[in-house]
Amino acid sequence: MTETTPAPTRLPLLLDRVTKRYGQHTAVDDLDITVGAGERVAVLGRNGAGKSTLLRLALGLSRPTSGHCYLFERPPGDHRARRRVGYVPQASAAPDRLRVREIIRFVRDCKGAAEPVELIERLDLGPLTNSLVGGLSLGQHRRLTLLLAFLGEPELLVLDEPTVSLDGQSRLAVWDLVNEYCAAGGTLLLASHDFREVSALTERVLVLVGGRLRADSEVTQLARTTGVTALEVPRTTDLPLTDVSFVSHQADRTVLITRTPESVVRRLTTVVDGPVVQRRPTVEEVCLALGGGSR
Ligand SMILES: Nc1ncnc2c1ncn2[C@@H]1O[C@H](COP(=O)(O)OP(=O)(O)OP(=O)(O)O)[C@@H](O)[C@H]1O
Repeated sequence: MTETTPAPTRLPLLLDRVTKRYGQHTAVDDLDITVGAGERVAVLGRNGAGKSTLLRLALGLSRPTSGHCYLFERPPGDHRARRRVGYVPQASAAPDRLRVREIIRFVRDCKGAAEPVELIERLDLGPLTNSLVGGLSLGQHRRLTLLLAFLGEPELLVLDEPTVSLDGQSRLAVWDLVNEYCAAGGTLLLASHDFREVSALTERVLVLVGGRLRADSEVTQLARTTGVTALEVPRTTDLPLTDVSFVSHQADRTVLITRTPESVVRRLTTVVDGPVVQRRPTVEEVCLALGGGSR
């Protein structure tokens, strides 16, 4: 009998009825989530909604109170699964007393990676390789953490607010790198409050509200699956707001987000001087309607 090599396991992430409690507080509640190879998934929600907790559970950095997590079809603490992941945590713990080139060399050796000459250049870390990690600015530190996550050709990239504190140029450089990574087949799980980042990098969104999954949808299907609609009227401050989830007054118009557009339009037409325009809501507007932030 010939021995066959088992096919490499490909399902990057599976959460099966996962709940995490801290004392009386439920941080994430009964989550069922599957992330397939090559998917680009954003985790959205207000402060404290459970995004970082979800990411940490998925990576085995926190243990569920109940339910099960699988990383590449293994327990997430298994080193064979962990080595296939690049992670940018919200707060990086790189040792302050190492120099940038030393920490790069250390992580590179651990992951068996080549010298990341191009990454160093694209993340503009060349002039900093002799600097102490403890002396880096917030944005420089973030760029170093991103570089370390990309080392070793990860199959899954888990990014927790990766571009917070980056200047505009650095943010675009990171978005380019992440998009190239995804175009080459990489899988992305991104927690972010930046809706431009979400639309630049991801195709599917998970919306957490108070630790519960309120939406899990392709971006293009989000309005349909959640039943949320945006209405625009000329700027008016005194409007009937029954059945309106969120209202935003802008320079020249007022935007109302609702799940029952027909009745809201009927009420608006009696008080608004001008057309009521119905349109597809943005991802941010859907989040606002569901209670998942932001603004
Ligand atoms: N180690 C911990 N001990 C106690 N409570 C915790 C702990 N970690 C998280 N929590 C609580 O769990 C909830 C979810 O926190 P989490 O950090 O996952 O939120 P988040 O969505 O990432 O928020 P943010 O957008 O502010 O980063 C919060 O109420 C938080 O206070």
